[in-house]
Amino acid sequence: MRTLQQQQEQDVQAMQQPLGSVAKLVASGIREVPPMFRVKSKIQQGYCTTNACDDDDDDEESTIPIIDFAGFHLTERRPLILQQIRRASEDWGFFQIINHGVAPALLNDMLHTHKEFFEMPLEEQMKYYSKDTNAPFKFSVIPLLPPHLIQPWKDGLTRCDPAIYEAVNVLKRELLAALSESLGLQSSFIDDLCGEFQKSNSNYYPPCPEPQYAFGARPHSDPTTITLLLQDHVGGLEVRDKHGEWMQVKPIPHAFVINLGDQLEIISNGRYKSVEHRVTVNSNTVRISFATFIYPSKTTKVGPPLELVNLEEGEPYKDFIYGDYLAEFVAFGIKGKRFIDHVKTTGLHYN
Ligand SMILES: O=C(O)CCC(=O)C(=O)O
Ligand SMILES: [Fe+2]
Repeated sequence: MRTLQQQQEQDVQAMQQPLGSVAKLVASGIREVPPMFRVKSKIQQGYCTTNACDDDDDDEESTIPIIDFAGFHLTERRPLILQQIRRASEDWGFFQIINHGVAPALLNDMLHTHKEFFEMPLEEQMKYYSKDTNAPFKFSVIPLLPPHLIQPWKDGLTRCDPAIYEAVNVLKRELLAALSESLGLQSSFIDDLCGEFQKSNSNYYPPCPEPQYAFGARPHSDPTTITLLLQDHVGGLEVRDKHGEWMQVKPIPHAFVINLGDQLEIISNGRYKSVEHRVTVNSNTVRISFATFIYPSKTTKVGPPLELVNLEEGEPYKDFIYGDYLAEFVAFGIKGKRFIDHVKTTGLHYN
Protein backbone atom coordinates (compact mmCIF):
# COMPACT_ATOMS: atom_id res chain seq x y z
CA MET A 1 0.00 0.00 0.00
CA ARG A 2 1.29 3.48 -0.90
CA THR A 3 2.03 5.89 1.90
CA LEU A 4 0.50 9.35 1.95
CA GLN A 5 3.87 10.84 0.98
CA GLN A 6 4.36 8.43 -1.98
CA GLN A 7 0.84 9.21 -3.19
CA GLN A 8 1.50 12.94 -2.94
CA GLU A 9 4.84 12.71 -4.78
CA GLN A 10 3.22 10.73 -7.60
CA ASP A 11 0.37 13.23 -7.82
CA VAL A 12 2.75 16.19 -7.97
CA GLN A 13 4.65 14.53 -10.82
CA ALA A 14 1.47 13.85 -12.77
CA MET A 15 0.31 17.42 -12.26
CA GLN A 16 3.47 18.72 -13.96
CA GLN A 17 1.87 17.76 -17.28
CA PRO A 18 -1.25 19.95 -17.61
CA LEU A 19 -3.85 18.58 -19.99
CA GLY A 20 -5.75 21.69 -21.02
CA SER A 21 -9.27 22.66 -20.03
CA VAL A 22 -12.69 21.03 -19.90
CA ALA A 23 -14.11 23.84 -22.06
CA LYS A 24 -11.62 22.94 -24.80
CA LEU A 25 -12.51 19.26 -24.55
CA VAL A 26 -16.14 20.20 -25.09
CA ALA A 27 -15.25 22.52 -27.97
CA SER A 28 -13.35 19.67 -29.63
CA GLY A 29 -16.70 17.93 -30.02
CA ILE A 30 -16.37 14.98 -27.64
CA ARG A 31 -19.56 12.95 -27.34
CA GLU A 32 -18.68 10.98 -24.20
CA VAL A 33 -17.31 11.80 -20.78
CA PRO A 34 -13.63 10.68 -20.79
CA PRO A 35 -12.56 8.12 -18.13
CA MET A 36 -10.73 10.59 -15.89
CA PHE A 37 -14.04 12.43 -15.24
CA ARG A 38 -16.37 9.49 -15.43
CA VAL A 39 -18.51 8.39 -12.48
CA LYS A 40 -20.74 5.34 -12.40
CA SER A 41 -24.24 6.26 -13.39
CA LYS A 42 -25.67 4.62 -10.30
CA ILE A 43 -24.00 7.29 -8.18
CA GLN A 44 -26.26 9.69 -9.99
CA GLN A 45 -29.39 7.74 -9.15
CA GLY A 46 -31.58 9.46 -6.62
CA TYR A 47 -30.84 12.57 -8.65
CA CYS A 48 -32.11 15.70 -7.01
CA THR A 49 -35.77 16.28 -7.52
CA THR A 50 -36.54 18.72 -4.77
CA ASN A 51 -36.08 22.42 -4.98
CA ALA A 52 -34.75 23.34 -1.58
CA CYS A 53 -35.54 27.02 -1.83
CA ASP A 54 -38.85 26.92 -3.54
CA ASP A 55 -40.76 30.06 -2.71
CA ASP A 56 -44.07 28.33 -2.93
CA ASP A 57 -43.01 25.32 -0.90
CA ASP A 58 -45.14 25.75 2.17
CA ASP A 59 -43.31 23.11 4.20
CA GLU A 60 -40.82 25.31 6.02
CA GLU A 61 -38.89 22.28 7.26
CA SER A 62 -37.85 21.31 3.75
CA THR A 63 -36.38 24.57 2.53
CA ILE A 64 -32.89 25.95 2.79
CA PRO A 65 -33.28 29.07 4.90
CA ILE A 66 -33.02 32.50 3.31
CA ILE A 67 -31.82 35.03 5.87
CA ASP A 68 -32.26 38.77 5.45
CA PHE A 69 -29.03 40.27 6.78
CA ALA A 70 -30.23 43.88 6.62
CA GLY A 71 -29.79 45.70 9.93
CA PHE A 72 -27.40 43.18 11.45
CA HIS A 73 -25.86 46.06 13.44
CA LEU A 74 -29.18 47.23 14.82
CA THR A 75 -30.05 46.04 18.32
CA GLU A 76 -33.63 45.45 17.30
CA ARG A 77 -32.61 43.18 14.36
CA ARG A 78 -29.50 41.34 15.60
CA PRO A 79 -31.17 38.83 18.00
CA LEU A 80 -33.58 37.68 15.29
CA ILE A 81 -30.79 37.27 12.73
CA LEU A 82 -28.71 35.32 15.25
CA GLN A 83 -31.65 33.07 15.98
CA GLN A 84 -32.17 32.41 12.26
CA ILE A 85 -28.47 31.66 11.78
CA ARG A 86 -28.45 29.28 14.76
CA ARG A 87 -31.46 27.40 13.45
CA ALA A 88 -30.15 27.24 9.88
CA SER A 89 -26.74 26.06 11.08
CA GLU A 90 -28.21 23.33 13.29
CA ASP A 91 -30.78 22.11 10.78
CA TRP A 92 -28.94 22.61 7.48
CA GLY A 93 -25.37 23.85 7.72
CA PHE A 94 -26.36 25.84 4.64
CA PHE A 95 -28.28 29.07 4.18
CA GLN A 96 -28.62 31.92 1.71
CA ILE A 97 -28.24 35.55 2.75
CA ILE A 98 -29.80 38.52 1.06
CA ASN A 99 -29.29 42.26 1.75
CA HIS A 100 -25.76 41.46 2.86
CA GLY A 101 -24.31 44.84 1.88
CA VAL A 102 -21.99 43.81 -0.97
CA ALA A 103 -22.60 46.19 -3.87
CA PRO A 104 -24.41 44.71 -6.91
CA ALA A 105 -21.66 46.00 -9.25
CA LEU A 106 -19.09 43.93 -7.37
CA LEU A 107 -21.36 40.89 -7.37
CA ASN A 108 -21.71 41.17 -11.15
CA ASP A 109 -17.96 41.56 -11.42
CA MET A 110 -17.38 38.37 -9.42
CA LEU A 111 -19.63 36.33 -11.68
CA HIS A 112 -19.26 37.78 -15.13
CA THR A 113 -15.91 39.50 -15.62
CA HIS A 114 -13.98 36.36 -16.38
CA LYS A 115 -16.49 34.45 -18.49
CA GLU A 116 -14.59 35.55 -21.60
CA PHE A 117 -11.36 34.36 -20.05
CA PHE A 118 -12.66 30.80 -19.86
CA GLU A 119 -13.55 30.96 -23.54
CA MET A 120 -10.20 32.33 -24.75
CA PRO A 121 -7.71 30.18 -26.72
CA LEU A 122 -5.82 27.78 -24.47
CA GLU A 123 -2.46 29.36 -25.35
CA GLU A 124 -3.69 32.68 -23.91
CA GLN A 125 -5.08 31.00 -20.81
CA MET A 126 -1.89 29.07 -20.23
CA LYS A 127 -0.05 32.37 -19.68
CA TYR A 128 -1.88 32.39 -16.35
CA TYR A 129 -1.17 28.78 -15.50
CA SER A 130 1.12 28.54 -12.49
CA LYS A 131 2.22 25.96 -9.99
CA ASP A 132 2.50 28.65 -7.34
CA THR A 133 -0.40 28.05 -4.96
CA ASN A 134 -0.23 31.72 -3.89
CA ALA A 135 -0.45 33.24 -7.40
CA PRO A 136 -3.20 35.94 -7.28
CA PHE A 137 -4.59 35.15 -10.76
CA LYS A 138 -4.13 31.53 -11.63
CA PHE A 139 -5.78 29.36 -14.27
CA SER A 140 -6.33 25.75 -13.22
CA VAL A 141 -5.99 23.05 -15.83
CA ILE A 142 -6.81 19.38 -15.92
CA PRO A 143 -6.08 17.65 -13.57
CA LEU A 144 -7.64 20.02 -11.09
CA LEU A 145 -7.51 17.47 -8.29
CA PRO A 146 -4.71 15.04 -7.48
CA PRO A 147 -4.69 12.67 -10.47
CA HIS A 148 -5.61 9.54 -8.50
CA LEU A 149 -9.08 11.08 -8.01
CA ILE A 150 -11.96 11.39 -10.47
CA GLN A 151 -11.73 14.88 -11.96
CA PRO A 152 -14.47 17.52 -11.74
CA TRP A 153 -16.22 18.72 -14.89
CA LYS A 154 -15.10 22.31 -14.49
CA ASP A 155 -12.39 24.85 -15.16
CA GLY A 156 -11.17 27.16 -12.44
CA LEU A 157 -9.51 30.50 -11.91
CA THR A 158 -8.07 31.65 -8.60
CA ARG A 159 -8.70 35.38 -8.32
CA CYS A 160 -7.52 37.94 -5.86
CA ASP A 161 -8.96 41.31 -6.78
CA PRO A 162 -8.47 43.87 -3.96
CA ALA A 163 -11.95 45.46 -4.20
CA ILE A 164 -13.68 42.08 -4.20
CA TYR A 165 -11.39 40.80 -1.46
CA GLU A 166 -12.22 43.74 0.79
CA ALA A 167 -15.99 43.58 0.23
CA VAL A 168 -16.13 39.85 0.93
CA ASN A 169 -13.81 40.31 3.91
CA VAL A 170 -16.24 42.74 5.57
CA LEU A 171 -19.08 40.27 5.12
CA LYS A 172 -16.92 37.39 6.31
CA ARG A 173 -16.16 39.25 9.56
CA GLU A 174 -19.86 39.87 10.16
CA LEU A 175 -20.80 36.29 9.44
CA LEU A 176 -18.11 34.85 11.70
CA ALA A 177 -19.20 37.26 14.45
CA ALA A 178 -22.81 36.14 13.98
CA LEU A 179 -21.82 32.46 14.05
CA SER A 180 -19.70 32.98 17.21
CA GLU A 181 -22.48 34.83 18.99
CA SER A 182 -25.05 32.28 17.90
CA LEU A 183 -22.96 29.62 19.67
CA GLY A 184 -22.69 31.75 22.80
CA LEU A 185 -19.02 32.53 22.11
CA GLN A 186 -17.29 35.90 22.11
CA SER A 187 -17.99 37.78 18.92
CA SER A 188 -14.44 37.53 17.56
CA PHE A 189 -13.81 33.92 18.65
CA ILE A 190 -14.18 32.12 15.30
CA ASP A 191 -12.53 34.87 13.26
CA ASP A 192 -9.54 34.97 15.61
CA LEU A 193 -9.10 31.21 15.54
CA CYS A 194 -10.11 30.25 12.02
CA GLY A 195 -10.75 33.30 9.89
CA GLU A 196 -7.26 34.39 8.92
CA PHE A 197 -7.19 33.30 5.27
CA GLN A 198 -9.48 34.04 2.36
CA LYS A 199 -9.20 32.68 -1.18
CA SER A 200 -11.61 33.13 -4.09
CA ASN A 201 -12.12 30.94 -7.14
CA SER A 202 -14.22 31.42 -10.25
CA ASN A 203 -15.74 28.11 -11.34
CA TYR A 204 -16.74 27.57 -14.96
CA TYR A 205 -18.83 24.45 -15.59
CA PRO A 206 -19.06 23.79 -19.36
CA PRO A 207 -21.98 21.85 -20.83
CA CYS A 208 -21.43 18.11 -20.60
CA PRO A 209 -22.31 15.59 -23.35
CA GLU A 210 -23.34 12.98 -20.75
CA PRO A 211 -24.30 14.88 -17.59
CA GLN A 212 -25.35 11.70 -15.81
CA TYR A 213 -21.71 10.50 -15.86
CA ALA A 214 -19.92 13.55 -14.49
CA PHE A 215 -20.03 16.00 -11.61
CA GLY A 216 -18.94 19.62 -11.43
CA ALA A 217 -18.02 18.65 -7.87
CA ARG A 218 -18.56 15.20 -6.38
CA PRO A 219 -20.25 15.01 -2.99
CA HIS A 220 -18.01 16.59 -0.36
CA SER A 221 -18.05 18.85 2.65
CA ASP A 222 -15.64 21.79 2.57
CA PRO A 223 -12.56 21.53 4.82
CA THR A 224 -12.89 25.29 5.41
CA THR A 225 -14.30 27.37 8.27
CA ILE A 226 -17.04 28.73 6.01
CA THR A 227 -17.52 29.12 2.25
CA LEU A 228 -19.34 32.07 0.68
CA LEU A 229 -20.68 31.24 -2.76
CA LEU A 230 -22.25 33.34 -5.46
CA GLN A 231 -23.95 31.44 -8.26
CA ASP A 232 -25.47 32.51 -11.55
CA HIS A 233 -29.05 31.73 -12.60
CA VAL A 234 -28.41 28.23 -14.00
CA GLY A 235 -28.48 26.04 -10.86
CA GLY A 236 -26.70 22.75 -10.21
CA LEU A 237 -25.58 23.06 -6.59
CA GLU A 238 -27.28 20.48 -4.39
CA VAL A 239 -27.05 19.77 -0.66
CA ARG A 240 -27.83 16.61 1.24
CA ASP A 241 -30.50 17.27 3.83
CA LYS A 242 -30.71 15.54 7.20
CA HIS A 243 -32.85 12.78 5.68
CA GLY A 244 -30.17 12.04 3.07
CA GLU A 245 -32.11 13.57 0.15
CA TRP A 246 -30.33 15.77 -2.41
CA MET A 247 -31.93 19.21 -2.65
CA GLN A 248 -31.22 21.93 -5.19
CA VAL A 249 -30.04 25.28 -3.95
CA LYS A 250 -32.24 27.53 -6.00
CA PRO A 251 -30.34 30.49 -7.47
CA ILE A 252 -31.43 33.83 -6.01
CA PRO A 253 -29.94 36.84 -7.81
CA HIS A 254 -27.24 38.53 -5.70
CA ALA A 255 -27.65 36.18 -2.72
CA PHE A 256 -24.66 34.51 -1.11
CA VAL A 257 -24.96 30.82 -0.36
CA ILE A 258 -23.16 30.24 2.94
CA ASN A 259 -22.00 26.79 3.84
CA LEU A 260 -20.38 25.80 7.07
CA GLY A 261 -17.11 23.93 6.70
CA ASP A 262 -15.48 21.16 8.72
CA GLN A 263 -13.58 23.60 10.98
CA LEU A 264 -16.83 25.15 12.13
CA GLU A 265 -18.31 21.73 12.83
CA ILE A 266 -15.22 20.96 14.93
CA ILE A 267 -15.39 24.26 16.86
CA SER A 268 -19.09 23.79 17.55
CA ASN A 269 -18.40 20.22 18.69
CA GLY A 270 -20.86 18.91 16.13
CA ARG A 271 -23.73 21.22 16.98
CA TYR A 272 -23.38 22.84 13.57
CA LYS A 273 -22.85 20.57 10.59
CA SER A 274 -20.54 20.85 7.64
CA VAL A 275 -22.96 19.57 5.09
CA GLU A 276 -22.31 17.44 2.03
CA HIS A 277 -22.97 19.13 -1.27
CA ARG A 278 -22.30 18.44 -4.93
CA VAL A 279 -22.53 20.17 -8.29
CA THR A 280 -24.39 18.55 -11.14
CA VAL A 281 -23.80 19.56 -14.75
CA ASN A 282 -26.15 19.83 -17.69
CA SER A 283 -25.94 19.23 -21.41
CA ASN A 284 -26.66 22.68 -22.77
CA THR A 285 -25.67 25.56 -20.49
CA VAL A 286 -22.49 26.91 -18.98
CA ARG A 287 -22.77 27.56 -15.24
CA ILE A 288 -20.57 30.01 -13.34
CA SER A 289 -20.02 30.36 -9.62
CA PHE A 290 -17.63 32.33 -7.46
CA ALA A 291 -16.55 30.72 -4.20
CA THR A 292 -14.64 32.35 -1.36
CA PHE A 293 -13.11 29.99 1.15
CA ILE A 294 -12.32 31.15 4.70
CA TYR A 295 -9.83 29.03 6.61
CA PRO A 296 -7.21 29.14 9.36
CA SER A 297 -3.43 29.12 9.01
CA LYS A 298 -1.92 25.68 8.52
CA THR A 299 -0.38 25.73 12.00
CA THR A 300 -3.60 26.57 13.85
CA LYS A 301 -4.85 24.03 16.32
CA VAL A 302 -8.62 23.81 15.92
CA GLY A 303 -10.84 22.21 18.52
CA PRO A 304 -14.04 22.89 20.44
CA PRO A 305 -13.72 25.40 23.29
CA LEU A 306 -14.47 24.00 26.75
CA GLU A 307 -17.80 25.78 26.99
CA LEU A 308 -19.10 23.75 24.04
CA VAL A 309 -17.95 20.39 25.41
CA ASN A 310 -20.39 18.40 27.47
CA LEU A 311 -18.95 14.98 28.22
CA GLU A 312 -22.39 13.60 29.04
CA GLU A 313 -23.34 14.15 25.42
CA GLY A 314 -20.61 11.79 24.18
CA GLU A 315 -17.06 11.87 22.95
CA PRO A 316 -16.06 15.44 22.08
CA TYR A 317 -14.40 16.35 18.79
CA LYS A 318 -10.62 16.06 18.74
CA ASP A 319 -8.25 18.98 18.21
CA PHE A 320 -6.59 19.11 14.78
CA ILE A 321 -3.67 21.03 13.34
CA TYR A 322 -5.33 22.51 10.25
CA GLY A 323 -2.40 21.75 7.89
CA ASP A 324 -2.45 18.08 8.91
CA TYR A 325 -6.23 17.94 8.57
CA LEU A 326 -6.08 19.42 5.08
CA ALA A 327 -3.34 17.04 3.89
CA GLU A 328 -5.36 14.03 5.03
CA PHE A 329 -8.56 15.49 3.58
CA VAL A 330 -6.94 15.83 0.15
CA ALA A 331 -5.43 12.34 0.27
CA PHE A 332 -8.79 10.86 1.35
CA GLY A 333 -10.28 12.41 -1.77
CA ILE A 334 -13.63 13.80 -2.72
CA LYS A 335 -15.57 10.60 -3.04
CA GLY A 336 -18.95 11.00 -1.54
CA LYS A 337 -18.24 10.49 2.12
CA ARG A 338 -17.60 13.08 4.75
CA PHE A 339 -13.93 12.89 5.73
CA ILE A 340 -14.76 14.48 9.07
CA ASP A 341 -16.89 11.49 10.09
CA HIS A 342 -13.80 9.28 9.98
CA VAL A 343 -11.66 11.42 12.26
CA LYS A 344 -13.85 13.61 14.45
CA THR A 345 -13.60 11.55 17.64
CA THR A 346 -10.57 9.38 16.87
CA GLY A 347 -8.17 11.99 15.44
CA LEU A 348 -6.01 11.70 12.33
CA HIS A 349 -4.61 8.24 11.76
CA TYR A 350 -1.03 9.00 12.54
CA ASN A 351 -1.76 10.91 15.76
O1 LIG B 1 -19.96 25.90 -7.67
C1 LIG B 1 -20.65 25.57 -6.72
O2 LIG B 1 -21.86 25.72 -6.70
C2 LIG B 1 -20.04 24.91 -5.49
C3 LIG B 1 -18.56 24.67 -5.55
C4 LIG B 1 -18.05 23.97 -4.33
O3 LIG B 1 -18.74 23.24 -3.67
C5 LIG B 1 -16.67 24.18 -3.90
O4 LIG B 1 -15.91 24.86 -4.62
O5 LIG B 1 -16.30 23.68 -2.80
FE1 LIG C 1 -17.80 22.83 -1.73
